Parts: sequence; C-alpha cells; structure tokens
Amino acid sequence: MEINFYKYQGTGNDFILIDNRQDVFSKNNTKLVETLCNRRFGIGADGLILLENDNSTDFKMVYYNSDGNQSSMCGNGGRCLVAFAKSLGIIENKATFIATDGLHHATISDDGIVSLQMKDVDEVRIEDSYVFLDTGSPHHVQLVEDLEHFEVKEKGAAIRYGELYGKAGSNVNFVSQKSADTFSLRTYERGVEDETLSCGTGATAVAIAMKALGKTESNKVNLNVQGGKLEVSFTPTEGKYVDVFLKGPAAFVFEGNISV
Ligand SMILES: N[C@@H](CCC[C@H](N)C(=O)O)C(=O)O
Repeated sequence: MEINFYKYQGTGNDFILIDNRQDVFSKNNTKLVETLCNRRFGIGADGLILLENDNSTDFKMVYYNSDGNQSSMCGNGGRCLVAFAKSLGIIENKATFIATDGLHHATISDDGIVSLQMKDVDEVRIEDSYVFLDTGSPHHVQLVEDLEHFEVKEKGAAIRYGELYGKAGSNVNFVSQKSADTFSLRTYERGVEDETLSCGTGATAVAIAMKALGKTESNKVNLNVQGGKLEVSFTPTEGKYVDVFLKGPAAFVFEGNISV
C-alpha cells in the first residue's frame, strides 16, 4: 500500500507528517517509524507525527521520536502539525488539538508563524547546578560557559542516562545568556539520542527556568536555537506559569509516497 508523507521543519527540528484520519498507518510498528526517520535508510527526520480525527477538537496529534517510540509532547512538532492542518484545509488561522499532554490552542499567520499554547507549568525544581521542569516533556536546564564549543551529545547523554532521571530519562538543554531577555540553547533530545537543531518544549523550559532563576525580568523571552529563533511568553502566578506560548516558523519541505 502507498501512503503519502509530508516533511516539515520548525527551526530545523524536522518531522515526517502523515494524515492518518483514514487509519492508514500501522501505529505499533516501531521498526517502520525508526526506518522512515533514519537519515540514510529512510526519509530522515527527528520524529514522525500522525494527524488523526478527534471528536472535540480539530485534530489529534500522535508523536513518535526517531527511535520509533511514541513519546511525550513535541512543541516544534505541534507547530508543524498546525501548518500541515492548514494546508489540508482542516483549519484556517486557528486550531485546537489534543496531544498526549492535553488540549492545545494555536494560531497561524499567513507567513507561517505558529503560536502554540503549551501546558501550564506547575513546578520548577531549582537545584544548585541545574533546573528541572516539565513543559509537556521533561527538561533538564543547565547554564554553561562557551556554549558554542560545548560537547552537547556527550554531556547530554551522560545526564539523560545518569542517576538523576532513571529509566525514563530527560531531554537536556545547555544554555548561555546573551542579553536581558535573550538566551542561546543547545538541546540533547531523548528518543533522538543526539543534539537536534531545535526543541520547542526545550526552548519553553529554558525561558521559564531563566525567569525562575531571576536571570531575566521579562515574561517574553527570545531563544536562539541552532536552527533559528523562537519566542516564549508566559504569565508567572504563585510559583506557576500559565498562558505559556511558543512562537516561531513552521515550514513545508517536501512530500512523497512510501510503500508499506
Ligand atoms: N523536539 C520536541 C521534543 C520531542 C520529545 C522529546 N524528544 C521527548 O521524548 O521527551 C519539541 O520540539 O518539543
């Protein structure tokens, strides 16, 4: 059987998107997802996302990491899926969708900038050398010197597989401050098991962690990621963060067919 796929990217975090409203994709085939995401034997992507029907929202998001396993929320993937839903005619400039971490609202401008509401963050754990929080996916956030030359893959893997996070592991973000409201980050992604060019839940985690640490006064933070620029805004309230929005570009790259 032939299945259409669409490749999208959001600040260089790239995804294979499949319209699965007719149940065409075999959802438990870990090996198939892993092969499709493989950059030498497949299409190549950091993850694969299915767009499915949902009774109470515009669509449902089902996310797989490139290791072939379903995982937690993907912020850049969610933004790409909104652009995909628009191209399919499912939405116009506004969307609601359901993902593993609950309900999301989003808007998309005519030039492809997607603003995606992320889950509220109820707890920010501040430790001596790092911050941990869940923005839909778990994130370790650590300020470092010389981010440009930092060994993200090696040091990220050591933390992801280390004693702090047990079997589930965590995504790991290394950060440096650029100005009062701007930070650069590089992310080691769980499930990709490598540095990616951008991570949306990671950028969200860094923005909130920097606010919680008092590194910025601003409730709107600019994030330089390896693949571009993102903006995260939020409202702090009694130790929590609500109205959290992740904003940035989401773009179609190419489409094709796969035989399964
Ligand atoms: N790239 C994503 C994060 C995807 C999930 C992550 N790899 C995990 O399994 O925790 C993003 O843009 O948020």
